[in-house]
Amino acid sequence: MTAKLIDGKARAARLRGDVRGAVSALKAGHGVTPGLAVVLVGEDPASQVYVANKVRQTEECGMRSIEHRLPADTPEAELLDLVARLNADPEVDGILVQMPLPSQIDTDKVVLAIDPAKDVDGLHPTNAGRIVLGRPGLVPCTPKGCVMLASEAHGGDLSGLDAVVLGRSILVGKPVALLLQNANCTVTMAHSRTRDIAELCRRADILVAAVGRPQMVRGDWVKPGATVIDVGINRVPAPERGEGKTRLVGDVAFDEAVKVAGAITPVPGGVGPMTIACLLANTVQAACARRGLPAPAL
Ligand SMILES: Nc1nc2c(c(=O)[nH]1)N[C@@H](CN(C=O)c1ccc(C(=O)N[C@@H](CCC(=O)O)C(=O)O)cc1)CN2
Repeated sequence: MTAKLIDGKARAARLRGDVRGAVSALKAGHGVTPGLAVVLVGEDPASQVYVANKVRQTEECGMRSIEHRLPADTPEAELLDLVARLNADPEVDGILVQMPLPSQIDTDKVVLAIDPAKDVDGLHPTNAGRIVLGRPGLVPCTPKGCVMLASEAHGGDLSGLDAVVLGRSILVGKPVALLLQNANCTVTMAHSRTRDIAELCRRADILVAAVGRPQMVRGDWVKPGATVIDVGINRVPAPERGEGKTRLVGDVAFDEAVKVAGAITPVPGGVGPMTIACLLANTVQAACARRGLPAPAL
């Protein structure tokens, strides 16, 4: 058996199309152009690519993009001051501070400083709390993308399925587990101290791998027919491509898992592209909520 490939690139393109439509309707109906402010501190090469893609895709969807690039040695107080100005700016509907931040800056302090109504990353404790309570709010982008892909693989209904989430980060593992629970899955979170992790994974109808360890999940960890959502983006040496070359792999040994799973996300082209598309959807949602307008179905 070979698993069905879950095409995150195509799903993300569809979501961006829906965002574009929602933005057009907001402009025509209410004279509103949503604005997204993206803040990059430092010159991390991957972050620079992600931020450039966020700016481009924001504009392609018809929204206003506000970009702030700060040097790597920016003091924490200066970043907090910028966040305060963005909070107060009525033209800004969403604020995203790209991570990771340089070591002199306390990430938690920055997240806490963002107005929860503009927290399109969904990381502020107020928005995290809303997920815990199962209330509407801004949901972190990668977890939202994971659940969209898993849900689509199951015809839109995840009720009653057994899900195992590997990893318990604030950015992915914890919110994914809560979102799956809110979608009526029975969820187990596994981590480095979990006993017999392979056996646990073999019981999962939905297996989400978000540990940041290249190809940790082997084919024999996967229940036949399961849906595998691979969040890992790990750059590993690829000498077969030439000296010094690298390639991207996920947290799942794809070549093994694809023979066992029912559906699986590839890396690249799976969860990754959903992250920015969900950010754009969150920005539209924030723009509507801030003005008391009904949220479009995105
Ligand atoms: N404030 C935030 N910082 C970071 C987040 C986040 O959600 N909010 N997530 C990641 C980086 N990220 C977006 O910021 C991101 C990661 C990966 C992709 C993506 O499309 N990946 C491609 C492969 C890209 C490549 O070739 O390197 C894929 O998987 O197909 C988009 C966005 C950390 N920081």
